[in-house]
Amino acid sequence: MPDHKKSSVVSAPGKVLLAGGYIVLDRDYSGLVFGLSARINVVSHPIQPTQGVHLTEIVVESPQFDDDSWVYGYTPVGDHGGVKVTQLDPGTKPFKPNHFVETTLNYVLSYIVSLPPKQTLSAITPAKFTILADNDYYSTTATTTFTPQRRFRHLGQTISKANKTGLGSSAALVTSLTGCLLSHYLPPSVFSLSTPAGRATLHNLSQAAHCAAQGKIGSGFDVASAVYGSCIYRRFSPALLSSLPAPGTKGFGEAVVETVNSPSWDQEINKEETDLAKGLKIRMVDVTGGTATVSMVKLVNAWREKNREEADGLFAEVEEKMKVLAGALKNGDEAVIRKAMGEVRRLMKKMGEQSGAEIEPNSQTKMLDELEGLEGVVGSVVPGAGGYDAAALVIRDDEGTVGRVARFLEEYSQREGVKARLLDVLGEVEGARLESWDGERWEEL
Ligand SMILES: Nc1ncnc2c1ncn2[C@@H]1O[C@H](COP(=O)(O)OP(=O)(O)O)[C@@H](O)[C@H]1O
Ligand SMILES: C[C@@](O)(CCOP(=O)(O)OP(=O)(O)O)CC(=O)O
Repeated sequence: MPDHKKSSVVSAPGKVLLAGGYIVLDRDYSGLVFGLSARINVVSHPIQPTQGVHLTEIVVESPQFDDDSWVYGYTPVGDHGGVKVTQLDPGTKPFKPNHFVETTLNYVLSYIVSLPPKQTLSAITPAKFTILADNDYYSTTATTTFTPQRRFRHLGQTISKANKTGLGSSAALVTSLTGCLLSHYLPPSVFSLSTPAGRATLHNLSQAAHCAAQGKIGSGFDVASAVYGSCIYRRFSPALLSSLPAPGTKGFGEAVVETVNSPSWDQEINKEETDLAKGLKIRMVDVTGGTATVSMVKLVNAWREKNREEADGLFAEVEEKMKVLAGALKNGDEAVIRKAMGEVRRLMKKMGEQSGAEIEPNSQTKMLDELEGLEGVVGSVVPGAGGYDAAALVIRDDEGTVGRVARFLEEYSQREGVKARLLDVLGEVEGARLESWDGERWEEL
């Protein structure tokens, strides 16, 4: 039996960027993001030598998916290089890499062993990390309908084949795995999620690992909300991460510590001005069909380049309405929420029309307009980058409204030949947290 006294459980929420898509990529502007009640949890267990596992192994498993466990060996890298993990061939199963997991291990283990006073590799002991994602991250498939009550449903397929609902799984995963590794290997005097310094470490290290795994430096709003929950977010300067050497090369470990602990991090996380008044809920609608965020960002950037003055005017207006919306969500003024969300929609639709990116396509306009006509629906937007795949709603917190929205989406799906459904997930304000070990809760699978 694993020793639960030595286990840590860290969870991080998914995200919804209610207002501020595209503008938040530029440090001159900020965006309004909420965390979501759908969390990714990571549970650590020391591996007992009696299990016959090789002494320098770390196992990461995601038991909701077929064949998804990854075994890594770890070795020190000379010249302040930190630690490099290498995926070991499990022999019995197909060999599949998980780039997000592997990159996070390289960054976090290198950070831990390179912290001053220099820790040695003996700080890292063999352990297993289990990933448990709340059900709303993935769309249901026929194979899963028989086990609807499970908190962490088995998806009956591999991660690469699962249909994601766009709640930000990679950011929540990188953040919860980073938090769990730090909590598992470092004493509370060096890392604690409950101190502002600990949260800043979690944020900076998760951003670094997530950007490296993604192969691009986005605005980072998804990692910021995974760490801090709801906030008005102003991004960090991308230059902070531009000169890190690659994992496994000399100087990497030292550079990760220097970068993560640097006083130059300049993101702004304003939590004071974000909350959700009692009586209101943020709900997500999943619409089947995908959008490629990267190409939409390229279109908006190209348009802005050519039409700087007009674009900057529009960006400033979006930011202004975003702030009005944040204030109204906090104090519960429905009329102001409705108006501000309407303005955000109008401005984002215009941005799309001007740039050629389908930010609020006509099919979404139709669905949102009809949703806003339902009693109890206060406002709606296409969240994040927009596109065809999601909608976010602010609704009154009563059963009547939830039922009306769910019934409408069913009828609308049939009528319009799409698949739109209300997710169970709710907007929430809390970010990453240390979960208590309460026995069976983490042992369902
Ligand atoms: N539950 C999970 N278990 C293991 N890895 C996961 C899990 N969820 C996400 N990931 C990692 O994140 C990647 C998905 O990232 P990405 O395509 O950016 O999706 P998203 O838009 O949801 O962040 C997966 O390929 C996998 O590497
Ligand atoms: C365009 C953006 O400003 C917002 C994208 O928001 P989404 O919530 O659509 O993000 P993905 O889940 O990564 O597709 C890009 C950014 O801020 O990085």
